[in-house]
Order: sequence, then C-alpha cells, then structure tokens
Amino acid sequence: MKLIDGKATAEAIKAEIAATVEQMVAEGRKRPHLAAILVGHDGGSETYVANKVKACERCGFRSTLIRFEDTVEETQLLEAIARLNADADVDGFIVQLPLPRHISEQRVIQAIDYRKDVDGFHPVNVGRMSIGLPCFLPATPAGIVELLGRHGIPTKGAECVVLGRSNIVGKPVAQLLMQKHNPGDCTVTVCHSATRDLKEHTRRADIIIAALGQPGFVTADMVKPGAVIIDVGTTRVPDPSRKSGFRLCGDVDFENVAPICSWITPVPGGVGPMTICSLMQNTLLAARHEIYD
Ligand SMILES: Nc1nc(=O)c2c([nH]1)NC[C@@H]1CN(c3ccc(C(=O)N[C@@H](CCC(=O)O)C(=O)O)cc3)C=[N+]21
Ligand SMILES: [Mg+2]
Repeated sequence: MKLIDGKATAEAIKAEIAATVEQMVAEGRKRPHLAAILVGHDGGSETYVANKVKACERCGFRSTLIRFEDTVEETQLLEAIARLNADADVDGFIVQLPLPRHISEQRVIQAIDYRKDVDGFHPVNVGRMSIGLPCFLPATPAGIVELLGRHGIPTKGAECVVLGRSNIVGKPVAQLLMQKHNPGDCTVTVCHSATRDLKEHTRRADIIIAALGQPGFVTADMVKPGAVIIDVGTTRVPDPSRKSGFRLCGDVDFENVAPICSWITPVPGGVGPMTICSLMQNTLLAARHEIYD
C-alpha cells in the first residue's frame, strides 16, 4: 500500500504558485486577492477558512475575510456579494457553505460574478465544465484529479465508483473523471443512498471516491484488492482524549482498507489540503485572466 500524501503535494503546488506570484510582482503587477465570506461560527467552517487565509499567505496572495452572524439576512449577504463583484482589486471570492437555513444557497451562488467564482459553483462554471470548456473547476474534484495525475495513477479505462452525489464533490468529480482528459477516461458509476447492492459496484472498482460524509463507511469487504481509495470525508467525531475534543474521521475504515489497496489518501492530510490548494490555483487563474477576460 502506498500513501497519497496530499499535504506534501499541496505544499509543492503552493511553492510553485508563490514563485509565479513573486514573478508577477517583480513585473509590477498586483498580488492575487482572494476574499471569503463566512456566516456564523461553525467549527469546521472556521477551520477551513483559517486554512484558506494561511494558504493565501503562503502563496503571496492578499486575502480578505468578511464575517456575518448567522442571523444575517439574505439581502445583506447579496449586498456584500455585489460589493465584491464590483471591487476591481478582488480577483476571486467564495461564500463558505453551508449557510443558515433561512438563506437560499442557490440565490447566493448565482449572485456571484461567474468570472470571480473561484469555487466553481456558479451554473455558468458548472455548465462549462460539463461540456469541457475552460472554467473554474470545483476545488475538491480538481484536487482529486491532480492527486491522481501527480502520482501517476492510471485512469484510462478504469472502473471508478463515486460514493455520493453532491453538487460540490460527487457530481463534478464523476464529470471530470469521465471526460477525455488525462487523468480521465474512466468508466464512472455514481452510487448514493438509493443504490441497490452497493457492494456489487464497489467490489468492481479500480478507483473508489468516498464522498458521502459517513465515518468509516467503506469497509475492507467492499474493496477489490489493489484498488485506489480516495477519501473525501472529514467528519468531526467527539474524542475526549484530544485537546480539541474531536478527531477528523474519513469515510473509509482506513485501518482495515489500507492493507488491501494499492494507493490510499489519509484523513487528515489527503484530499483536504488539496482542496485548499485548488482554490489557490483558481485564484491565480482569475488574477491572470486565464479563463475569462
Ligand atoms: N464555498 C465552499 N467552498 C469549499 O471548498 C468548501 C465549503 N464551502 N464548505 C465546506 C467544504 C469542506 N472543505 C474543506 C476544506 C479544507 C479542508 C482541510 O484543510 N482539511 C484538513 C484538516 C482540517 C482540520 O484540521 O479540520 C485535512 O484534511 O488535512 C477540509 C475540507 C471546503 N469546503
Ligand atoms: Mg441553506
């Protein structure tokens, strides 16, 4: 079994980005600028946004964090988005999800100028991705594809089973892996809560992408020996023995699955750091106007 070190891969990519940024600055151009809107004080969201701010520093980007209480009205959020859309210094921004129930995530996402939508969640970017046009790719799927590519994991003709059908991971990663890309050219099956005989599918898979948010869901009996396992889960499970009071749990029973597979991503230190890194790559693309004018 070989471990896919997402943390080290992300560090290497951020070093490449930082070098590009210093070159831009030396040429007299402005630093890329990423903004984030954070609503409320959800522990996970706080951590992710803090990691994004840290990654911006590492890449030489400017970053701005805009906070709202979870009682914020949708109109106030839409106003903040309109200001970021109009701010010429901001190259890209994200609105951290999930949002409180009284706010429509779709209305919020659609208010973002798709040319600054570095999360790749706007319907224009989703649509362009699905027909293979240049666009901002969603960060987690892009990070997964990058991990496969940088580790030389063959995908052409591979049977790939995706567990989960969310708009931010399951659906887009299935799209990317079935396209005529390298990495790509997989035969993709998307499984979800209504799938019958799940094990029938997973046992055939050369690559399993677990993105359903259920700790330890993928067990050894579901995995073909030699398969590649990508674990997208990051559930916080209470753990009194930790100072934080919790530990991060992936969707894969790592202890029992790792010995039988060829490659596996750990949690933490696998897909999570790559997600952040893809966001930095998108912000650089936005600042350089490489996708939209
Ligand atoms: N608009 C929006 N865009 C997102 O990209 C987005 C989002 N909303 N909402 C939530 C999910 C989740 N997500 C993660 C980011 C970093 C880690 C990450 O850095 N994980 C570290 C550990 C972090 C920790 O210690 O908790 C790791 O796996 O090693 C994980 C998950 C981005 N998301
Ligand atoms: Mg909501």
